[in-house]
Amino acid sequence: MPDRAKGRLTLIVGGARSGKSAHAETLATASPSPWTYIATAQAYDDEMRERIALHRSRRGEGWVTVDAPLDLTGAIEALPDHQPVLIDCLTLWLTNHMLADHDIEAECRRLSDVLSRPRGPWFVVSNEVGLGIVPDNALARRFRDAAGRLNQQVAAVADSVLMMVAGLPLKVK
Ligand SMILES: Nc1nc2c(ncn2[C@@H]2O[C@H](COP(=O)(O)OP(=O)(O)OP(=O)(O)O)[C@@H](O)[C@H]2O)c(=O)[nH]1
Repeated sequence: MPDRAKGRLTLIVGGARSGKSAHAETLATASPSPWTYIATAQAYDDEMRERIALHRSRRGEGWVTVDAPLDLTGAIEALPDHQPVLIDCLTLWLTNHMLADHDIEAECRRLSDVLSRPRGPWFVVSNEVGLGIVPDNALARRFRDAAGRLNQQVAAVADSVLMMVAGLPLKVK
């Protein structure tokens, strides 16, 4: 079966608590299990541990969780064919690479390259962080620009792009 026949990439962007993850889970579980959840978050404090625990209990059975705070490209390359996958989320992955002082351009290129060849229904969650005023510190400005560029790169190779607004999906592509 040609890759593209079953391979589809959907990008789901939105602000904090816009309902991105829940909507992406609904889309992914429309295909038969097993569903793979690739998490890029790392729990550094109790509040984050609590958030992650809530996500895990909401997902329930049928999900396989893979942690990929940095090597997201490697985790995607290792995925089996024809299975629904949710990648949550690109902005935390970008944060992890920025904090590690890695080559952001090269990492984003590698990631969008592997995402351009989906081998299943793949759903990628990312934050839209650029809607507010220009941040007054340089790191935040660099992050905002890199996140916007990464979203553009992934949107360009995605079959569909949704923007979550107050829990509702708006079709962008
Ligand atoms: N390490 C790890 N992280 C997880 C797991 N489940 C969820 N997460 C992380 O939880 C993060 C989402 O947290 P939220 O704060 O609920 O998301 P949000 O962007 O504010 O809200 P929504 O737009 O409503 O999804 C994602 O970045 C995931 O990587 C897990 O099992 N393990």
